[in-house]
Amino acid sequence: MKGVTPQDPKQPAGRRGGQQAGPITRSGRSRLATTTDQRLLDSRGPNDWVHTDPWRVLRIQAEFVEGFGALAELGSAISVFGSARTRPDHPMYTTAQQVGKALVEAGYAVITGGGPGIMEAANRGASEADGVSVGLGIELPFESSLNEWVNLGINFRYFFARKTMFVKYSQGFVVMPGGFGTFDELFEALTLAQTSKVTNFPVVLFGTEYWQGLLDWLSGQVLDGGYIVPADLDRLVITDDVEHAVATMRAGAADVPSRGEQLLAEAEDRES
Ligand SMILES: C/C(=C\CNc1ncnc2c1ncn2[C@@H]1O[C@H](COP(=O)(O)O)[C@@H](O)[C@H]1O)CO
Repeated sequence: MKGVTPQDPKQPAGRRGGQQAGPITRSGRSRLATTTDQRLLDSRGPNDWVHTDPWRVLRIQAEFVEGFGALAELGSAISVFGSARTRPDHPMYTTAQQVGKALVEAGYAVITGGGPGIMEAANRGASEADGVSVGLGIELPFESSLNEWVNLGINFRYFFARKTMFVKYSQGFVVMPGGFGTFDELFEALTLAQTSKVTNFPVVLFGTEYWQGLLDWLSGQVLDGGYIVPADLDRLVITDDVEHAVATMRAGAADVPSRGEQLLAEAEDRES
């Protein structure tokens, strides 16, 4: 080939120049028959390695990279959780829609699991109010896709990567009536707060009729048994009022700078 000096394998490595493979130089008998990108592009060969844990670790890493990349500029946001099964004709669907809208009007992006039911309703309210409507979807054994009201969507393979995004990018949770998935999200937030992994993190239980029983059990059986302390219940606010829910988010997240304040602080840092 023009411009390429033929290699003489009898010459010492230093004189005849080595074969570069990333940071590694190979020559003589250590030369490889193919280059790294030849091996990458050659799709033949066994493919069971895609089912191995080291490969999964890279996929998990990619989910964090994609999630952090997509959400880094989001600014103030609140996550709304609740049942995937609430139908559009249910009163709680309409209320969740109002919650989404009110959060946008208060300056927040709205984050949900991107699915149907309460998630769809909150995304719908946010989107109709011209706000940022985030859906953090999850791959499930049965077919599911992001609801049509999501305007910033990410689909996750791994629940734990997705759960990190909810907590990292929202300043509080509004928890509407739901089942196991909703309980999981609620109790994760409460555990992270109890162990001081998150601070200034308000949690609203929306729907007194639905949640009062749980709150009574927590402040009776669980507290009396010494399984939690009174302070563990401090951040839980129960309400039926959309404005109260939003005001609770505002009050709880008061110490968190808005995106505008963050940008201002970053600009000041650069100038100093
Ligand atoms: C059950 C059905 C679809 C499920 N699709 C989901 N898509 C996205 N997120 C989901 C889904 N199901 C549960 N979640 C998460 O858990 C919470 C709701 O769970 P619950 O058990 O229904 O309370 C929700 O906040 C999501 O983050 C078909 O209808």
